[in-house]
Amino acid sequence: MTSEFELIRNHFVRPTPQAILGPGDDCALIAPALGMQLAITTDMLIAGTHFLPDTDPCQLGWKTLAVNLSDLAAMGARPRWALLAGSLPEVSEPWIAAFTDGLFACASYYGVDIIGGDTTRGPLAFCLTAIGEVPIGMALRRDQALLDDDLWVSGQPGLAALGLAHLQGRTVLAEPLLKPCLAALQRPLARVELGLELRRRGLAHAAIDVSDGLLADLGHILQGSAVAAELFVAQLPPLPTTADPVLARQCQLAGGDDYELVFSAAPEKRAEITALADHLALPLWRCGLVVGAAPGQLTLLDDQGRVVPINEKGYDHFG
Ligand SMILES: Nc1ncnc2c1ncn2[C@@H]1O[C@H](COP(=O)(O)OP(=O)(O)O)[C@@H](O)[C@H]1O
Ligand SMILES: Cc1ncc(C[n+]2csc(CCOP(=O)(O)OP(=O)(O)O)c2C)c(N)n1
Ligand SMILES: [Mg+2]
Repeated sequence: MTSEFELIRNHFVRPTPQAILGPGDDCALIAPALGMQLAITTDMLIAGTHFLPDTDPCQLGWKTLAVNLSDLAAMGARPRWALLAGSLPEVSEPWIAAFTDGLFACASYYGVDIIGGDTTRGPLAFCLTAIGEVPIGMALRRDQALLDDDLWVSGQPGLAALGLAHLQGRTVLAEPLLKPCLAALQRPLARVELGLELRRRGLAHAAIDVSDGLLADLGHILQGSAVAAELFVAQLPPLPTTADPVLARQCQLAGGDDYELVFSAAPEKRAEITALADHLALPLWRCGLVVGAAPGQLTLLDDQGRVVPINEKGYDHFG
C-alpha cells in the first residue's frame, strides 16, 4: 500500500532549479528576476466536465499544465513555476505515473518547475496554478484594444471541439482530419512564444486566449476595452473541407478548448505580424476590425458585407 507521501515523492517531485525552495515544506519559495513582475493564474480540470473520464492520463497531464500556460501566454508572460492540486479516486500508480509523465513533459517543454501542490482522495479532478514573469508594466491585457485595431487569431480554432464531437459520437471524422483534432483536444499547445514575441516586439494592444470559444473570448476583449468589433467570416482560418461545414463553423466560432490567441494590433503592424507568423511557423489570421459601435458589440459579416446572424454562444459552465 503506497502512502500519500510516497505517492508524492515517487511521482510529483522533480528537481526545481528555478525555485529557492521546491516541494517538501509548507510553502515553496520563489522570487521574480529583477525588473520582472509575477503573472499568476489557476484553472481546474474536472472529470466529466473538462475531460472524458477515460482520457489517456499522459495526455491529461500535459493538458492540465498547457491550458494554464495558455493564460500566461495571452499576457505575454514567460512561464516559470506551477503548483498542482489533485484529487484522485483511487491509487492506481501506473495511471499516476502516466499522468506525471505528460505533466513533466509539458513542464520541461515550456521550462516550468512544479514547485508544490496537494494530493487528496476524491473525485478525479486537478487544479493547476501557473506563475510566470513579465517585465514590470508590460503585460498584454484584455482591456487595451484601440479603435481601428485589426483583430488577429492564431492557428485553427475549432479543431479541439470537432475532436470532442467525434469522441462524443456527434460527428464522424476520418483521417487525416481526426488526428489533428484529437491532438488539439487532448494535447493542446500553449502559444507561449507567440505571446512573448507579441509583447517583446510591441505588436499587440490587447490579447486573450481562446478557452471558451472565439466569439466569447473576443467578447471579453471588447467588454474590457469598451469597444465593438466586426469579424469577417471570409478572413477566418479556412474550415477543414472534410468536416460537416455547419458543425465546423460552430466549433470554430464557439467550440472552445482551443488555446489559440486572439489579439488586437494597429494596422501599421501588419507586415511585422506576418513576419512573426513566418518566424514562428504559426498561421496568424487578420480577421476583424475594432470599430466604434456600442461597447461589447460583435458583428459578423460575410464576404458581401452582409450581417451573419450569430447563434453560437461560448462555453459557459452555468449558462
Ligand atoms: N472563484 C473566483 N474567485 C476569484 N476570481 C475568479 C474566480 N473565478 C474566476 N475568477 C477570475 O475571473 C476572471 C475570468 O475567469 P475565467 O473565465 O476562468 O478566465 P480564463 O478563461 O482566463 O481562465 C479571471 O481573472 C479569474 O481569475
Ligand atoms: C467531457 C468534456 N465536456 C466538455 C468539454 C468542452 N469544454 C469543457 S470546459 C470548456 C471551456 C474551458 O474551460 P473553463 O473551465 O471555462 O476554462 P477557462 O475559460 O477558465 O480557462 C470546454 C470547451 C470537454 N473538453 N470535455
Ligand atoms: Mg479560468
